[in-house]
Amino acid sequence: MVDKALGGAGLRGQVAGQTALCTVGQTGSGLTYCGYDISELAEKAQFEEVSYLLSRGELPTETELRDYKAKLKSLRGLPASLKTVLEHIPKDAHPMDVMRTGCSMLGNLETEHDFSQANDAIDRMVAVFPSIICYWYRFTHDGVRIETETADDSVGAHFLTMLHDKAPSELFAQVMNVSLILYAEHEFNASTFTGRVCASTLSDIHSCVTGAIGTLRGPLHGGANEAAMDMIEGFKDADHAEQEIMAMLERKDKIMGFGHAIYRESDPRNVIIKKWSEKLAAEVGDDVLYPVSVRCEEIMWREKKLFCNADFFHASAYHFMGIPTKLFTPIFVMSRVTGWTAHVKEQRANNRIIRPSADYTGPAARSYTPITAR
Ligand SMILES: CC(=O)SCCNC(=O)CCNC(=O)[C@H](O)C(C)(C)COP(=O)(O)OP(=O)(O)OC[C@H]1O[C@@H](n2cnc3c(N)ncnc32)[C@H](O)[C@@H]1OP(=O)(O)O
Ligand SMILES: O=C([O-])CC(=O)C(=O)O
Repeated sequence: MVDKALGGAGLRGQVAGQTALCTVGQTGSGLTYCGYDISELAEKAQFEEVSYLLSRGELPTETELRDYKAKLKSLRGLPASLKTVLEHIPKDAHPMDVMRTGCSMLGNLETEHDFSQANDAIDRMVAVFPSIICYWYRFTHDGVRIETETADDSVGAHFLTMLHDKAPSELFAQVMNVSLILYAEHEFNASTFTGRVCASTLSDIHSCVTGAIGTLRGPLHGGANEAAMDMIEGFKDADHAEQEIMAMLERKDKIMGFGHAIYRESDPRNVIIKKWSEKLAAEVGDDVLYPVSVRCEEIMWREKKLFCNADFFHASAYHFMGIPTKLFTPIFVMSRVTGWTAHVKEQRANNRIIRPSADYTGPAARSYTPITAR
């Protein structure tokens, strides 16, 4: 007999290891990276400080941050053979598949042979992932081979400049910075757990990240920001959104961008990105998408006590900055690579191969039937 409770339980509530990197929902809603509260980081930090914190364990000094940012800036260039691979990926490929292939190809070209050099591989991925996605996107959609070494000082601004061929406004750069901080790390979520399982076999860091990208791609995880955008874009106004959401709930459809496996009251990242989405809506003169999003949030709470997770207001925020919907989840990758790789190092530092057991539910022992007798 299949135990449905076990099969459908998704390991929820089971402690699968230890981490010093992050706490999620310990008070029902909180989130900290290495002890720092997400609200404070999102308000005061640069993404590069958070990235440094996750890879080195402490926030950088002024000099360390300057050197770190200079290092990232020097690592943005794409090897010629990686450009060739990207140019051969079709225009209608999903950008998450491009990220997966890009990361995997990088692992062929710059293989991590020595775990003690992991930070070099990590810095390279943080620096070059925006170049990978923008190079492919602009080549296949606009027919141009972009320059990936821009003057921008931050990962977020670098991404927007390559995408739009011009430096972003201060507001857009600020929102990208906050967004990358919010998405950076989240304990044993599905993609990070994938990365840790891979790390536990003592595989290389690019394999760990490639697997994590594939896991993040799904709409129940990182892909929800794209799926939420597809949904809200179909609503003409807030009243139409209400009608449609009610019908979806009636049909027991999943509403993307709502609910969470761990948080029970709210996702602390939502209030932050929602505020920035509202600012952006005012900046670009939106009077549809933001009110639609707010109405969705109200209905879901009223009807189901389900709250927006990090992905929901990211959809409108990214849209207001002119980012194509299909690039939403790759931005998540550009950020979460910092968390994934910190977990890879943590796993390696105290490793035992991750290998749980399963309850067998198949047929009882039976003898082999010759093929002519079947
Ligand atoms: C950055 C991130 O990855 S955040 C997550 C992004 N994913 C999404 O936004 C996809 C939509 N959300 C979901 O599918 C789920 O809420 C998940 C995958 C995030 C969490 O799944 P679970 O831990 O299984 O959710 P949970 O146990 O809280 O579900 C409780 C009930 O609420 C329902 N529910 C949960 N989320 C939703 C939703 N978004 N829409 C409709 N119903 C939902 C579940 O179906 C379940 O109902 P049931 O008891 O009748 O089966
Ligand atoms: O923790 C989770 O299950 C999903 C999530 O919010 C994240 O990875 O940011």
